[in-house]
Amino acid sequence: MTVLSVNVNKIAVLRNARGGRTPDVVRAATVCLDAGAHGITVHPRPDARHIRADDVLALAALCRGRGVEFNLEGNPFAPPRPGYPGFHALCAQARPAQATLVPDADSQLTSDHGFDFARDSARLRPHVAALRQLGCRVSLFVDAGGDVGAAAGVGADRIELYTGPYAAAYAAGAAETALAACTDSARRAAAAGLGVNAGHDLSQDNLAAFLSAVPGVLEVSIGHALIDEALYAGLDATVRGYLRLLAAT
Ligand SMILES: CC(=O)[C@@H](O)[C@H](O)COP(=O)(O)O
Ligand SMILES: NCC(=O)COP(=O)(O)O
Repeated sequence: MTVLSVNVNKIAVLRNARGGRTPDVVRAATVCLDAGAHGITVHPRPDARHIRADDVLALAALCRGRGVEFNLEGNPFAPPRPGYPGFHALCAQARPAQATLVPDADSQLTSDHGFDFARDSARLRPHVAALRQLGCRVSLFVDAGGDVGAAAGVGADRIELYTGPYAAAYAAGAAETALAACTDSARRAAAAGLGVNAGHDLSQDNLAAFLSAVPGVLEVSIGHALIDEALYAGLDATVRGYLRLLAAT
């Protein structure tokens, strides 16, 4: 079965809007884990727009204590700055079970593309090796249809398929081509010995169709839509809804 890692970035967006301590990201993550979520994901951005370094450490401790996966996402090439020690330093402190590398620039509103392996492979390799040395499983954010096999060449354990284009196509009622690209990429990744994760803009609307078509997805990380749905249904009920859906696909 595909496991669910809940991304709690959006809880920190709301907290930071008032500059106080609520809503509390650790409390929200605890509710998700109590509901049965298999892990927690965060993607701290160097500009600290939501998750901060102290949140990362608190969530890492929570996940360690609960014996569940903590998945930390970030750009290994982003330089340290006040409040953000750099991705490797953060991983060295938090020791996430999984480090997901994402090639985002600060100017991006959200993640919107995977690695360009023709350009990035040589400089990715030492970062991947250093993270594996810390004991992290390493996953690389990739575009469906891209050179996913190259992720194996840089030493990664998994890829995370960027599902934003699939979600947009699904919403437009024309998901076939995007789904075929994801399916083909998942097959090529598996043939290269890589595990397959998926994420971005997945929701209770589009998840079943995705998992029915794309073989062997080990983990989905879901945040934005899940928190949206939870505003109406509650966090516990929403996580349980995803888990029912995953159990049925
Ligand atoms: C890699 C990925 O798709 C997610 O981490 C997504 O980027 C969430 O980040 P934001 O919550 O900052 O949009
Ligand atoms: N890796 C994807 C993720 O963590 C959540 O993305 P989204 O559901 O917030 O779009």
